[in-house]
Amino acid sequence: MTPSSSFPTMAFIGGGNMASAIIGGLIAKGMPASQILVVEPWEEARASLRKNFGIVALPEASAALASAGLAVWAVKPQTFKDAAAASAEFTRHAVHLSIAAGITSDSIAAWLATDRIVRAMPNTPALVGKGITGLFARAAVTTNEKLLIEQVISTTGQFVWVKDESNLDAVTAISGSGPAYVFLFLEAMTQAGKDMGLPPEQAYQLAVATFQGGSELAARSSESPDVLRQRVTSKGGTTHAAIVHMQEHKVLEHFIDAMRAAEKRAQELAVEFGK
Ligand SMILES: NC(=O)c1ccc[n+]([C@@H]2O[C@H](COP(=O)([O-])OP(=O)(O)OC[C@H]3O[C@@H](n4cnc5c(N)ncnc54)[C@H](O)[C@@H]3O)[C@@H](O)[C@H]2O)c1
Ligand code: PRO
Repeated sequence: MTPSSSFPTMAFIGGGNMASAIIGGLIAKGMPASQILVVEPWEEARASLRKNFGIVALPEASAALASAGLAVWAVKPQTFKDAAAASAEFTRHAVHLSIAAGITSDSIAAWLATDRIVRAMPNTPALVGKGITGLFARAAVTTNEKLLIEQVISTTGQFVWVKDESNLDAVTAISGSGPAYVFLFLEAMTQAGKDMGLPPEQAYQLAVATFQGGSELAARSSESPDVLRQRVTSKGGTTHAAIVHMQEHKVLEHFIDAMRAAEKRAQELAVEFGK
């Protein structure tokens, strides 16, 4: 479904990277700019929101927010509580969508004095319509409100609903932070190609196309990544040499540990900034 004039006005609290990705998706799918308001204290960010999307960007919360049926909380976990204190009185009638990592819906419910809260964990490929978002709704959120949020999020890519709110920390560790892991691997593959004598731009092109192609193949295949991997791995060949090296150095185990560290950090953010 395409967002249209039947959509409620949306208020974004925080107009940084992720808010811009979601707003960009909404505008690209036909949401009228006049139905989007943003509260963004940073002048430069407000100027780019106005320039890129033609939306109204306010330096601070005001009664203008009262027209919003959906409030999207796109501030850092560290600033959520202060932002909530400034905006809560104006967003009382809205359903709330938080994209902040870690901060639990119990904290948000206490700060905003409402239970109509959905938490989302998107990722930056949302910028090109290839994002994936984990969603969790509190019991007070109606089916229609969930559908509205699905329509908003689907302008940025795929979504999945998780059963338990704590699952969002795993979503954060895997797909929320995940693009950074992909970019890190792209850097490593580009560096390796350079070290082996390839021009850097060619090494980068090879690395990016390999991630795109490998992901597309996995997405379209009915076979497991394990089987797909074995098809690349000739007996006594080059891939085997690389995989054995990774196994000997426990690369996979360390990579899994890294995602556990991200999950743990999400849990810590909830405690540090959720009070
Ligand atoms: N960037 C990602 O990959 C990503 C992915 C998923 C979720 N998130 C979550 O999204 C949230 C925003 O992340 P981001 O990367 O867009 O950060 P960002 O720094 O780009 O954006 C946050 C914006 O909030 C503004 N802000 C600060 N105080 C404010 C206040 N009191 N009221 C309104 N706005 C205020 C800042 O000026 C800034 O522009 C975070 O909670 C993060 O956990 C980020
Ligand atoms: N970026 C945010 C962070 O690093 C949340 C997931 C991606 O905390």
